[in-house]
Amino acid sequence: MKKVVKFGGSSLASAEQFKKVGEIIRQDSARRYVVPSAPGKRFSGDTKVTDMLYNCYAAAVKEKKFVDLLEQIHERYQEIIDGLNLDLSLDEEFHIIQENFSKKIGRDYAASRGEYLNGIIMAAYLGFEFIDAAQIIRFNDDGSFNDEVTNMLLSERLANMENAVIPGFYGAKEDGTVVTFSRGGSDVSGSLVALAVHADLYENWTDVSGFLIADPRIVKNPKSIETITYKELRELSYMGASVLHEDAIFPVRKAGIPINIRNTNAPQDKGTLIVEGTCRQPKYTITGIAGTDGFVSITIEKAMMNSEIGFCRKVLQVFEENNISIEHMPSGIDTMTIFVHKNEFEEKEQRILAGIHKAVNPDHIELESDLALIAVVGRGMRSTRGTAGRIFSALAHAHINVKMIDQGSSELNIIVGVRHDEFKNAIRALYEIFVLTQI
Ligand SMILES: Nc1ncnc2c1ncn2[C@@H]1O[C@H](COP(=O)(O)OP(=O)(O)O)[C@@H](O)[C@H]1O
Ligand SMILES: N[C@@H](CC(=O)OP(=O)(O)O)C(=O)O
Repeated sequence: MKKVVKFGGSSLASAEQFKKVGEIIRQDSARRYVVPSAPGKRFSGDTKVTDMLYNCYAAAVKEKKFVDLLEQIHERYQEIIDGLNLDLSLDEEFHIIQENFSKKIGRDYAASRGEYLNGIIMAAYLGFEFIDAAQIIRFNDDGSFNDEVTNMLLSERLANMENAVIPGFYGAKEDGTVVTFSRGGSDVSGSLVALAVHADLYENWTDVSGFLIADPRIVKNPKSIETITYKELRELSYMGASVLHEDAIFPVRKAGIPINIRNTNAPQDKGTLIVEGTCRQPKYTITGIAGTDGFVSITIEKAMMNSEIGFCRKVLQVFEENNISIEHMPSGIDTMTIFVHKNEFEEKEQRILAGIHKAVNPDHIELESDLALIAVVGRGMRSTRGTAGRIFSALAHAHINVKMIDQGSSELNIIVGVRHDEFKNAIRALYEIFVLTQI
């Protein structure tokens, strides 16, 4: 039995948390490969080390004083080292980091030091070998990720290794330039290691007892999901359930390795098992609810639009030419609506509107901003009649105006668009009808 264990920043924020992690690893000899994140928040309002590093590097780039900021980061690590009674000094490492910051070596390098240093501490604490991820996680010259070379390097390096600590979040190009994944990317590193060593299980340890039916910052004490399929999870993570990075799913899914989300602060809880397929019926009609805000809708109206061949293509081409991705596209007889991310769309707005006018000469274009999209996801929805009706009635009951509803063709999800200020209430109303009243 071989397990890869990834610990998130919340699990490694202090010496106290490190001790819990040590206990978890020592309890099961199958937990052979450890992927740590950088120290996260110790309390609400605290700053993650990754963010401290970004700020520190930004100061270095502007040629402002950054040494004090770097010293604060050093102190955070020193506190952990002291709390664990380790005979370890990071002085030399910080000296190198300071020199590299002065040389403005790169923002990704700066951020990656969070995981790199935590990995060194973790390896010393566990007595495992430390492997710098820059040697085995490979990015191409254009900055894209190289899965084939990474898998080869990782499997070769780990083949005869009983135990190892591989820091998450970063890798490097062939010339050694450090590159990070996007935020939360240690989950991806863990998944890559699991694939390379043919792990039986990828355990992802965090500060919640598994994937919860809804975001705990919105719904009070949401119930956790026992078993979820990769497909359902993909829908939920894409829509903002941030517990697992969406790119972490592909590598392990391909190899049929299940992921178990566990809680470092409650290791007795079973957490959530993420699997390819299951005969287990979910407890409720829905498996989960997730949402994100910050969308804009562009509604294009034109009489007889449906009979105009190529209409949609011409509109979509305008977005493509402006390099904007489209999230949803519900349509009526004489209207089509396109949902896009506000932050991508805003600065290109006028160019896109002019482009649409030129391409299809519409009767009218209407924009609405500050919209949120909510996904209600569940493999059980396919076999249950009336799910959409229940969504509508729950939202109507809560006096929430539904701007859009879109049922995915897989019948695995229903997406609802609401106004930003009604976003949280909408999620609560949906949780209540599907989970609390359990009808
Ligand atoms: N559906 C959900 N289930 C569980 N946690 C969620 C969900 N949606 C959002 N979260 C948030 O995700 C957090 C865990 O992810 P993250 O902050 O990346 O943890 P870590 O630092 O352990 O990697 C939880 O503390 C919780 O606030
Ligand atoms: N430390 C990085 C990468 C990461 O995955 O962290 P965490 O496991 O704490 O989400 C970040 O903050 O984005």
